[in-house]
Amino acid sequence: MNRVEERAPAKINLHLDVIGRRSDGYHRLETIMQSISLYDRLLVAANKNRGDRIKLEVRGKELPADRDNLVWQAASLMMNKFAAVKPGLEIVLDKKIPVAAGLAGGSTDAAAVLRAVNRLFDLGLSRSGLEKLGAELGADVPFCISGGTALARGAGEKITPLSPLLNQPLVLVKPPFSVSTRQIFAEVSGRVDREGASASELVELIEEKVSISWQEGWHNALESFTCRLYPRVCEIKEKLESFDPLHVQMTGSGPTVMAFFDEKRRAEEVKKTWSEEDDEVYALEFVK
Ligand SMILES: C[C@](O)(CO)[C@H](O)COP(=O)(O)OP(=O)(O)OC[C@H]1O[C@@H](n2ccc(N)nc2=O)[C@H](O)[C@@H]1O
Ligand SMILES: Nc1ncnc2c1ncn2[C@@H]1O[C@H](COP(=O)(O)OP(=O)(O)OP(=O)(O)O)[C@@H](O)[C@H]1O
Repeated sequence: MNRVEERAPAKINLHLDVIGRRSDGYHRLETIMQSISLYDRLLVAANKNRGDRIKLEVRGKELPADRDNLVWQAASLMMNKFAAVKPGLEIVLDKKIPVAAGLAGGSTDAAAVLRAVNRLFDLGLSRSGLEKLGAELGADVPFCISGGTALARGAGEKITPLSPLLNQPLVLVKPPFSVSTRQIFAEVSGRVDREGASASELVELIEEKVSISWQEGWHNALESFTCRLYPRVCEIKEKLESFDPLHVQMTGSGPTVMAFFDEKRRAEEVKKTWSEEDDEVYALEFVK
């Protein structure tokens, strides 16, 4: 085997509490994450002719194809840590997930590179070994190693896998601007008083039922901070509410807003009728 392909799903935050700040400035979170059916694709090949070099090609979106790309950083990390990864790496990233959207696009690509290199060179790294490496690249990377449904704590890197949830159709609306995660956490700057249930209460409930009943107080503590800087996020929330969904919420640090429905058909109707042409709209579902 000298070439492997990995699918890299986007993630959403079903719930996010900010419970404090570490001395290094990172915020301590409790967040329930879920993989969804929107994918980037990574092709990773060992290229024996390129010495220890990394060659990256990005298709689909305008992104740097050098060390500023998390894919490059993940490849470089593996080459530095493991002598077996000696030949050059040739990587193609086919980018579909909106960038800086709260969907962990870069993190899921980086996680896919770690998995691909592990397979390609038979490194035998376990899930937790890959998660530890992932934590060196970004707070969302450890979750993206195995995806599915999970509780994340610490700065996001301490992962507890949860039972897969029953599928829940959803619509994502991404307005035509990006949000910097760093900028939003700078606004937060400490603990945020909790609204609704705690992540651990919600985990208990979903482990019992394997599904979500949205009355229980699902909430993203970053939402009000992002809405203050980008009021359009709250306008999208209001507009999505008019379609009578089960629940509406922002994901990650935004600006993407999600609306959950009990039927796929309803999510597809919203996608079809959404009138703001500059927004990207997706009808999707949960994946394991
Ligand atoms: C908001 C979430 O998407 C929720 O899943 C993640 O916590 C963000 O994860 P990420 O994009 O992988 O974040 P990183 O690339 O590690 O961090 C970007 C910046 O956000 C801030 N940051 C991030 C995560 C965290 N727990 N506390 C923070 O304060 C830091 O200033 C950091 O420099
Ligand atoms: N492979 C990549 N895909 C997307 N963005 C990347 C990648 N590599 C580096 N970046 C940079 O990372 C920044 C964040 O992009 P990303 O799409 O990961 O954000 P996000 O979806 O908000 O992440 P999160 O939900 O983890 O906060 C962008 O400014 C982008 O230029």
